Amino acid sequence: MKNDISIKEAAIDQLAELGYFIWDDFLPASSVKELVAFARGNREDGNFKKAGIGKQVLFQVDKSVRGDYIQWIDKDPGHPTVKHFMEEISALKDYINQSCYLGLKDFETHFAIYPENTFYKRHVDRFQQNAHRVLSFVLYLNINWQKGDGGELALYLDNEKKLIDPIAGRLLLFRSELEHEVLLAHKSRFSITGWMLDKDMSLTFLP
Ligand SMILES: O=C(O)CCC(=O)C(=O)O
Ligand SMILES: [Fe+2]
Repeated sequence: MKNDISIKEAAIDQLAELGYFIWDDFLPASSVKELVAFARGNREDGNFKKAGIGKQVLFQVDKSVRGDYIQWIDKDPGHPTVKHFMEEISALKDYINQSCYLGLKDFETHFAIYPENTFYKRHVDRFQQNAHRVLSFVLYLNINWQKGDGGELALYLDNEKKLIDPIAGRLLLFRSELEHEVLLAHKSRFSITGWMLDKDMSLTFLP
């Protein structure tokens, strides 16, 4: 990973100005391969669950809204590449915090697999039941992604619908109140999605 301060500075500027930032080659191809193999293995072992909407008592599964399967990642993952990714995200969170005073305290993250012919309808990540999500991030894990494979992320900006290709190694950061949508994936689509929070994870059930 290019752990370059100038990239982090660009991220801060763009997040403030445009609300999103694309960081290509956040992880090298070799790490992406390991993460995909790990996710595939866990999927085969039945460790992924159908994703829902809402939290706790308000949780519901609705395939007409989102079709992905997820596996939450532990704070201390055993897998070295997953651990490395978590450390890099944590360092990025601290860097953003120092420069932007967003009050980021913690993050939560999960693997996601969108099987062929699934999507996630237009939504925001920060809402009443999820009020502590400040920045959303997605690391894309689609090796050899081609136009036509689908699964682009559409970000609804003020004057533009920006399409982002979910290519391997790319990290997308965006403000969690921005509307976005995962377009229909024509091939299975892999990613790690997460949120930087303004509250300690163990306390997010509190208002
Ligand atoms: O995978 C993506 O591009 C975005 C996923 C997403 O919007 C979510 O999980 O809330
Ligand atoms: Fe989202």
